[in-house]
Amino acid sequence: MNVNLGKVKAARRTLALQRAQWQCLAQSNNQEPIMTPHNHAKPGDYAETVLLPGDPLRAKWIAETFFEVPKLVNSVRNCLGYTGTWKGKPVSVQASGMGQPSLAIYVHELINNYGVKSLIRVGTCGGLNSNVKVRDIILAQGASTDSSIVKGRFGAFNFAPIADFGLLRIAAEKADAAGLRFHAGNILSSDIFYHADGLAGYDKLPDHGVIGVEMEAATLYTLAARFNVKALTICTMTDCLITHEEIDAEQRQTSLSDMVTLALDVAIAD
Ligand SMILES: O=P(O)(O)O[C@H]1O[C@H](CO)[C@@H](O)[C@H]1O
Ligand SMILES: O=c1cc[nH]c(=O)[nH]1
Repeated sequence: MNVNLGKVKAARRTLALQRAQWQCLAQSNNQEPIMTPHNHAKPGDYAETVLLPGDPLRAKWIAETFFEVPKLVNSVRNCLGYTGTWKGKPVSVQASGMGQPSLAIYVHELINNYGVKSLIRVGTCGGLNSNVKVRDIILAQGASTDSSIVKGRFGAFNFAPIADFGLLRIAAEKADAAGLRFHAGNILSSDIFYHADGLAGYDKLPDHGVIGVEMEAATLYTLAARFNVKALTICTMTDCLITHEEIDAEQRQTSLSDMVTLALDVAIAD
C-alpha cells in the first residue's frame, strides 16, 4: 500500500491542534476543561497510582468494596473510573476495556492528561501451563504479543515488554508473605480471544515458558516504557486452556479479592 507519510503527519498535527483549541475554548468560556473524548475527569481527579481492570463492573466493585470513600471520576462510555483511599493512601481504579487498542487509549490519557505515574493491571487470564491452577495469581514479568501496536513500533526489532522491577519485586514479596499461590513469568497478550485452533493456536509459546494468556499487558508495558512510568500486570487465572476448568462470569467480577488486595498493597507500598 502506498502511504503518504507527510499527509499522515500533517493530519496528526491538525488533530493535535484541534484538541488543544478545543480545550482552550472550554477554558475561555469558563467551563471545566473537557480532558479527552473518553474521560471527563478533571485534572487532579486521579491518584498517582491507578489499578486497571478490563471490566468496568470490576472497577465499580473494587471501588465500592475496597476504597474508603470512593468517588466516581469517569463514566464516559460506562468505562468507569473511581478514586478513593486504601489504608489511608490515595489510589484510583479505571476500567481499560477489553484488548490493547482500548487499554492504549485509557493508559495514554491517564499518563499524559492526568499525570499518572504507576499503573497496575488487575485482570483475568487463561492458563497455558498445567502447574498454574484456576484462581492462581500470575505476576506478568514479561508480556509476549501478536499485537501490531507493539510489533509495528520497532521495525526490525522484537521489543520485550516487561514489568517494572520494583513493582514486581514488591508484589512477589507480598504475595509470598500472604501465602498466595502465585507464579511470576511470561504471559501472552493476544489480540485474539477465540483462537480458531484452540490451544494449538498458541503454537510454541507454552513450550517457551509462556504460562498465561490475556489481552492487554504488552501494550501497557510498552506505553509505560515510552512515557517513563511504572507498570505491572497481575492476573488471576480463570480458565485453563489445558484442562478446561474455569470459573464463571459472576465469579470473574467478584471473586478476585486476593488479587485486588495484593495490587492495592503494592500500590501504596511503591
Ligand atoms: O478480565 P479482564 O481484565 O478484562 O482481562 C481478560 O478478560 C477479557 C477477555 O475475556 C480480556 O480483557 C482479557 O485480557
Ligand atoms: O484473554 C483471555 C482471558 C481469559 N481467558 C482467556 O483464555 N483469554
